[in-house]
Amino acid sequence: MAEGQAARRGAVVLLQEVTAKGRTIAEILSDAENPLKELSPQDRARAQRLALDTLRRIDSCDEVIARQAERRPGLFVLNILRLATTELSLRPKDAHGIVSEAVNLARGDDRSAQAAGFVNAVLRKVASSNLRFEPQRLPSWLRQPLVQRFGKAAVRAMEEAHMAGAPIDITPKDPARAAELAERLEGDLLSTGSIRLSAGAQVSALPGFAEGEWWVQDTAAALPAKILDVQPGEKVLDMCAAPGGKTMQMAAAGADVTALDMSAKRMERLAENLARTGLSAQQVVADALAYGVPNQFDAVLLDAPCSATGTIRRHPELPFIKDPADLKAQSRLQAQMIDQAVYVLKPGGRLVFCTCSLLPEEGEEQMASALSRHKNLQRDQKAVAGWPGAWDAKGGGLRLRPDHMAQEGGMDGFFIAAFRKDG
Ligand SMILES: C[S@@+](CC[C@H](N)C(=O)[O-])C[C@H]1O[C@@H](n2cnc3c(N)ncnc32)[C@H](O)[C@@H]1O
Repeated sequence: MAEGQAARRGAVVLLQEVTAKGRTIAEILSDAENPLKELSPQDRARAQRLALDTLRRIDSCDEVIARQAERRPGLFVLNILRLATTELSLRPKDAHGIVSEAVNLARGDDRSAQAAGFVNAVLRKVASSNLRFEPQRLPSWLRQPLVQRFGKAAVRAMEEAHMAGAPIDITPKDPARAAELAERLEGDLLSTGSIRLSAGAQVSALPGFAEGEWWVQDTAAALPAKILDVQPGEKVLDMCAAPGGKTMQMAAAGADVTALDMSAKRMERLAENLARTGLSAQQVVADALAYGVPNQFDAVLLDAPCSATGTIRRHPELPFIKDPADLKAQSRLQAQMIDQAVYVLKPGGRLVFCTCSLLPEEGEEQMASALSRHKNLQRDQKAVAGWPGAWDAKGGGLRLRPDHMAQEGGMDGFFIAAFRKDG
């Protein structure tokens, strides 16, 4: 098989699973039947990168293909064309090789063998078209509320950030050694305290990974635990904990952490992460809505399940596989979780609520409605002070967006609110 062909085949299989079945890449790869499991680590990484690059441009690819094709191809053939069109847009100088590898790919599968000539003809025309793609527009169910809240220019900037993808950030187990670790890993120490690695790093092979000196965590995702600022010995509940990024931050700070999550499978990953980093926490698999007794915890971190629309840079398939009809139920669950968090907090205790969502109904609106439901709950603006003013959310809390820190490579979208229960 020609160099790169295994990775291309893997990329088309991923695209097929996403577009035919509406599954996320993460779900596909965590399957026992992971379709990339036979590939070398390099080819696996390359297949994923190609699939993600294609998903970030899928609308533009479809437009170009529709202009050049006389008929609409079946989905598998279309995915071969989408992949090759993406590659042509990124590496136009390699057009000859890209077209011939796409034709070979088509020949090698029963679903596309008969269309090999068609693939060749379409891609030759695509290769000579203008392939400078604009950032992909979000679907209207997501774009509309974001434009309403943040304005058109901001949404455009977010779409640009989605197109650019995301770097790898890591959180050091010992924040005091961040500068030294950044140097060792040849990364950049960000003003937030995270270390940003150069693109293409193979994480598990880097110094300090096996020894558990750090873990991968987007810089925005590392902020909620910093804001909760747990102290040694404090009794803390991480209410939706798996796979454990925030549990590890709080355990590393010396708190007595209870890590709770409803998913036993995800809790296995949390246990592995704790074992690798040599940190400890009580691990509970349970429904957060039915866990705990009143006045039990000094602090609660609630990283609630959400639309994950703040992570589109890493998961470009989300906008078109998410069902907006699920949003209402999810936002109701978030409110119930906040109520339960307030219930288990001691008087005077602190709560940080966050979601990796861009949608106000999973962020700003949750904060306002929590304050109106709980008269014994106050905003804790001091806790969220000290970050760039552009991150302040209207009405309190922090609104982090993918177009923030653009010069340094962006950040995931998050909403973070800090509260204190009356003493
Ligand atoms: C955003 S993720 C948490 C990420 C985690 N805090 C971290 O930093 O690694 C949300 C989690 O909520 C969990 N979850 C969803 N519904 C739940 C419930 N009713 N009770 C407990 N956990 C729940 C999911 O299994 C998922 O692991």
